[in-house]
Amino acid sequence: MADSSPRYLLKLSGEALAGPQGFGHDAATMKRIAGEIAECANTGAQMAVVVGGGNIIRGARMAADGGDRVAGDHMGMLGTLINGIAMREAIREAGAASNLFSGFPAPTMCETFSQRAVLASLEAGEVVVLAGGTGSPFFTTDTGATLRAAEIGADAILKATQVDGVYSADPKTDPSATRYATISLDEALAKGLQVMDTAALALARDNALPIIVFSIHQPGALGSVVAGEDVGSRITP
Ligand SMILES: Nc1ncnc2c1ncn2[C@@H]1O[C@H](COP(=O)(O)OP(=O)(O)O)[C@@H](O)[C@H]1O
Ligand SMILES: O=c1ccn([C@@H]2O[C@H](COP(=O)(O)OP(=O)(O)O)[C@@H](O)[C@H]2O)c(=O)[nH]1
Repeated sequence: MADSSPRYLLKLSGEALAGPQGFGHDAATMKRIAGEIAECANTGAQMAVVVGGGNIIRGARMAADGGDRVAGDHMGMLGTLINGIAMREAIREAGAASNLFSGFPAPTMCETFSQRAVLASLEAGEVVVLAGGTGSPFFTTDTGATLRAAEIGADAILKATQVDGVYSADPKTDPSATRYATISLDEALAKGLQVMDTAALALARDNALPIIVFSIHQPGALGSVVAGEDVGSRITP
């Protein structure tokens, strides 16, 4: 069936779910974000959501503390599955159908990712939550999000993050940084801008995937992006 609905890949960091305490899940924050995602889906957009796990554990951090990197990344990916289950439930409670897939097999909890099953779920009007990143260590969920966006033929990657766009330097550490309305993927890579990791930006460039970066803390920003309004920064192919 040909379907002309726009298809978006939303990347939600684990920290976005944590709310003010910075760890675990904040019920009010989860409810707001899930409500905004459900609203986008109920207005006709196809929504796939890749969840991070930084609110639980990051493998690189564990390795920096002397632990085994692969074991740490396995723990990190399991953290994204915890977030994925929580997000699927929150989206259902917000009034949209939702289905969860994992990049590594967890068959008693959810389906394993496959392009075919995810496209069928999107075309049936379900919000697809994608946990488990790429399923392999040494990657991030930003790279996982870009990979899944390419696999499902998303029109754009929506990166909901801590800051309201792409800046000339990290705005959290450089108050003189200026925001770009638009920047090309080539230029973002050449300037080494760290709003997404290099592997994710390179994969987006090689697959001509636009990225829209906006703040997860701004209520309504997701709906505005999906409505085509000029919110955040655009990283263009
Ligand atoms: N040039 C830049 N423009 C915007 N943000 C940047 C830039 N360089 C670094 N950052 C930082 O990147 C962070 C987003 O990257 P990431 O760690 O992937 O976030 P998330 O936890 O949302 O996945 C922002 O919170 C910001 O502090
Ligand atoms: O393909 C992937 C995606 C994630 N991870 C692990 O899962 C953690 C959580 O993901 P991420 O740091 O990307 O979460 P976010 O910053 O988006 O919350 C990472 O630190 C890695 O340890 C991994 O090993 N492979």
